[in-house]
Amino acid sequence: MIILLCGLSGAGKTTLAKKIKENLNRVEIQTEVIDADEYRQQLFPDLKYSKDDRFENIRRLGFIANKFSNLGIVTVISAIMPYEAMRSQLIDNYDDVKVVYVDCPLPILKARDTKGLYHKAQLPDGHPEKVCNLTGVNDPFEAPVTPHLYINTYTHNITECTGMLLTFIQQERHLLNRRYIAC
Ligand SMILES: Nc1ncnc2c1ncn2[C@@H]1O[C@H](COP(=O)(O)OS(=O)(=O)O)[C@@H](OP(=O)(O)O)[C@H]1O
Ligand SMILES: Nc1ncnc2c1ncn2[C@@H]1O[C@H](COP(=O)(O)OP(=O)(O)O)[C@@H](O)[C@H]1O
Repeated sequence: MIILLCGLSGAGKTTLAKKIKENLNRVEIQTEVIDADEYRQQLFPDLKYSKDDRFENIRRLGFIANKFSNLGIVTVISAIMPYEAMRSQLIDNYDDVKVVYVDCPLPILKARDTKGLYHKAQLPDGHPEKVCNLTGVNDPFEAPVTPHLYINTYTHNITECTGMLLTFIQQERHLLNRRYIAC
């Protein structure tokens, strides 16, 4: 199973992915988190934030995720994944792909600003530190219209959000196992 944990920077993807891995490992369900930020730094320094580079990033992450998923490992991709078409590509190319939209209102993200990116995106044009294509501010984000799961990290705390995701994954695994037994 591949879980696409998508949403704006600071929405809570990394936090929830880590919690899920801890919780599932505790009940001996093998889990791998593919954090886009980490893969970009360690493996894909060639990719920036143009639309083409973002598509290429998600294509690569999907390819890697599928290898883990085929081994029966619950695989979580934590990435902004801003375009509907890139999420659909993964759904079309691989088995058992589930979209989880990690949502949080932009004003809250600007207040959280864990990486200082929102501040940098609002600097005046021409400023040397200005971030010019930050998703949700000056670059598009196509919110999933029909995600398999919707999580709002503003209205629910970390424990509640982790619980929602955990329940969802366990239900999906149960359905998957029943499908395999029926075959
Ligand atoms: N311009 C711009 N837009 C969006 N994000 C930016 C940008 N510059 C740097 N960052 C950092 O890169 C992380 C997002 O990378 P992703 O691979 O998830 O993006 S994408 O799915 O390819 O669109 C993202 O990580 P998260 O904060 O964990 O979402 C940011 O820390
Ligand atoms: N309900 C919640 N779920 C997840 N993170 C939350 C929640 N409420 C507040 N936060 C905080 O928001 C920040 C989210 O950062 P992070 O997980 O790195 O986001 P992302 O990976 O989407 O960029 C963390 O500082 C986290 O403690």
